[in-house]
Amino acid sequence: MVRPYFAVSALEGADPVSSLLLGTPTSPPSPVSPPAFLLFQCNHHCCFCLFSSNDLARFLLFSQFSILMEKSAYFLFGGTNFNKKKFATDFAKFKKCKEDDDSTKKVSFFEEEEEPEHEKKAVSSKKRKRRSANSEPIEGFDVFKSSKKARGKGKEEENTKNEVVENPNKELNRRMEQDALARKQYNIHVSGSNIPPPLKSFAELSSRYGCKGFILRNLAELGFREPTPIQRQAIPVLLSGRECFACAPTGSGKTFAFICPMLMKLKRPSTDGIRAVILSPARELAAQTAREGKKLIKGSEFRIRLMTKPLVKTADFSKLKCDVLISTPMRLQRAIKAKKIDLSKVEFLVLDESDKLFEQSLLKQIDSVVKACSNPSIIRSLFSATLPDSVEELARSIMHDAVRVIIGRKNTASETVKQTLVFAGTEEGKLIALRQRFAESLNPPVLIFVQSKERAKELYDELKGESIRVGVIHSDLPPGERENAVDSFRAGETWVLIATDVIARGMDFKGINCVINYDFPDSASAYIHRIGRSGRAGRSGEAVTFYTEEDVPYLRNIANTMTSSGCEVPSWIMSLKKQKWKKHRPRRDAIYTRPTADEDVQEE
Ligand SMILES: Nc1ncnc2c1ncn2[C@@H]1O[C@H](COP(=O)(O)OP(=O)(O)OP(=O)(O)O)[C@@H](O)[C@H]1O
Repeated sequence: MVRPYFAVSALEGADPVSSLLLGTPTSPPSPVSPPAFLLFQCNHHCCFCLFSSNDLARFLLFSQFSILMEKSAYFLFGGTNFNKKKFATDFAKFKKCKEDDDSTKKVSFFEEEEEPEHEKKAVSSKKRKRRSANSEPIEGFDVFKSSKKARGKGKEEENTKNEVVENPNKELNRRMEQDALARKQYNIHVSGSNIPPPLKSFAELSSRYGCKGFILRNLAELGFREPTPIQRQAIPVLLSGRECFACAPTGSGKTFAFICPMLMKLKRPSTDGIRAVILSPARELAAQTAREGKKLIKGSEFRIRLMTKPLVKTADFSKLKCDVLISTPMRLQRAIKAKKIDLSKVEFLVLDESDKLFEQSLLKQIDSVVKACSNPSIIRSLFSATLPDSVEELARSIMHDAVRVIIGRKNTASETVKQTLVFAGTEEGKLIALRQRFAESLNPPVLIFVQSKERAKELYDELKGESIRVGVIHSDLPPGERENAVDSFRAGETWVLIATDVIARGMDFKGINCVINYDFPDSASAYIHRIGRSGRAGRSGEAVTFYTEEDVPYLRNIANTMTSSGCEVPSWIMSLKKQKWKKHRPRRDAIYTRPTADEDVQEE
C-alpha cells in the first residue's frame, strides 16, 4: 500500500533527490520522478513538493461517503410519490405556474422530476419489485414474463440480448457526447481521467448529489438561477472526491465553486476540529470569502471562521467550534508555529488565487500549512483567474490525479470590460489626465491602482483636498483602517478608492464602473486581476491604463491580453517586440502638482 508522502521546502542549492527523501516515504515515487524534477525547474530558489496518494484510504472514505449519502438521500426523498395521472389537471396547473413564476423558478432546485441517482440506488429490492409490478411492462425488460412467452419470442429475444450488450457502450457514448456538447456550450475545457459531467442546473446538486436543502435555499435566496461555467464543472469534480486546479475569468463565481462542494462533502457540522481550510493571499479577500461562505450556511449549524489577529493570539483552537477556517497564509502559519492549531483532520484545502500563493514570498508559509494538513485523504484544489504554466506544473506535481478545468482561454481578461490605453507622457501628465477625466465625467465607484504604498499615500494627499470623496488602502495601514477603507467604498461613502495591488485580487465590489491603472501594472496577470474588479458576474465595466515612455516596452504584454478579450489595440503596439516575463516596477517621479514648502521658499 502506498503511504502518504510529504517532502517539503528544500532551500536553494539543495539536492532535489535528498529533499524528496525528507518525507521518508514507505514507498516513495522514484527519486528522480518527473514531478520533483519539474518543481526544481520552476522554482529557482525553493522547491516545494508533496505527494499524497493513499488510494485505498481515499477509496474507503469515498465508499463510506457514498453509503451515507445514499442513506440520507433516501430519508430526504423517500415516500413522496405524486400521482400525475390522477391529478392531471392540478399537475398541469402546477407546471404552468412553475413556468410562469420567476420566484418559483428560484426554489425550483428542489423540484427535479428526475429521480436522484443515489436514490435510485438506495431503493430496496422489495420496493423495486413492488414498483415493477405496478409499472407498465416495458418491452424487452419485463423479467416477470413467462418463460413460455419468452421462448415464443425467438428472434426478438436474440435482438434484445444484443441490445443489452450494446447498450452500455451506446449509452456511455451518448452521455459522453452530451457532456462534450455541454462543455462546448459553456466554454469549459477539461483534462484528466473520468471527469464527471458538468451540472445542467443547481437542481442537479440535489438530484445527482443529494445536496442539503439549506444550501439550495441559500443559493436561491442569493438570486442565483443557474451555475456559472466554472461552477458547472468544478462542483461535480470536487464532489466526486477529485483534486482540481481551475482557471476561470475574474468575477465568474469561483468562490461558490469551491465553497459549495466543500460544505456538501462535510455533510454535517462537527465538534471534532477544523475540517476545511481556505487560504487567501490577502486579509480583505479572506474576510470577503468568509462573508460569502456564511451566506451559504444560513439555516445550518455549520461554522465558518475567519482567522483574525485576536483569534491567533487568544483562541483555544482545541475548543473552538469551527468547520471551515479561512485565513491568510501568514496568520495560519503563526498559529501552526505556536502549536496552537491542529489541522490533521482537515479534509479540504483550497488555495484561492493559487498563483499568488505560490509566489516565492509566500511559499514557505504555504508549505507549512500543507504539511500541517496531514490527513492522507485530503482533497486539495487550486483556483485562480490566472494560471501560469509554472504554477500549473507545480500543481500537477503536488496533486493526486487532479482534474484541470479551464473556462475560456487561460490567462485572459474578462470580456465584459472595455479596455483602453492612454499615453500620459510624464508623471505630471497622469495627474492632469486623471483630473480631466474626473472633471468630464466621474462615474463612481472608481478604483485607482498605483504601484506602491508610497505612491498610494502621495496620490491620496493630492486628491483628498478636492471635492471628490476619496479613500486609500495599502499595507502600511493598520487592519482597522484597511477594513474601514473597504467598508466605506462598499457603502458608497467614498467614490474613489486608491489602492495598491493588496486588493487587486478577488475583491468583489459590486458594480465598479471604472478601474484606472494610474501606474502601469507590473505583469499581465496583475493587469487581468486589477481590471477584473470591474465587469463582474456578467456586468459591463471599463478599464483605463495610463502609460508613460518607460512603460512602452511592456505595452505589448498587456496588448496581447486586451486583444484576446476582444479589445482593439493600435497596430504599432502589436508590432512591438514581446518582453520576457519580468516584473515591471520602474522608479517613478513623486506624485505632486502643488508646490512643496521648499519651492514656496524659493519662489518668495
Ligand atoms: N451562479 C451565480 N449566479 C449569479 N451570480 C453569481 C453566481 N455565482 C457567483 N455569483 C456572483 O458573482 C460575483 C463574482 O463571484 P466571485 O467573487 O466568486 O468571482 P471570482 O471568479 O472568484 O472572481 P476573482 O477571480 O476576481 O476572484 C459575486 O458577486 C457572486 O455573488
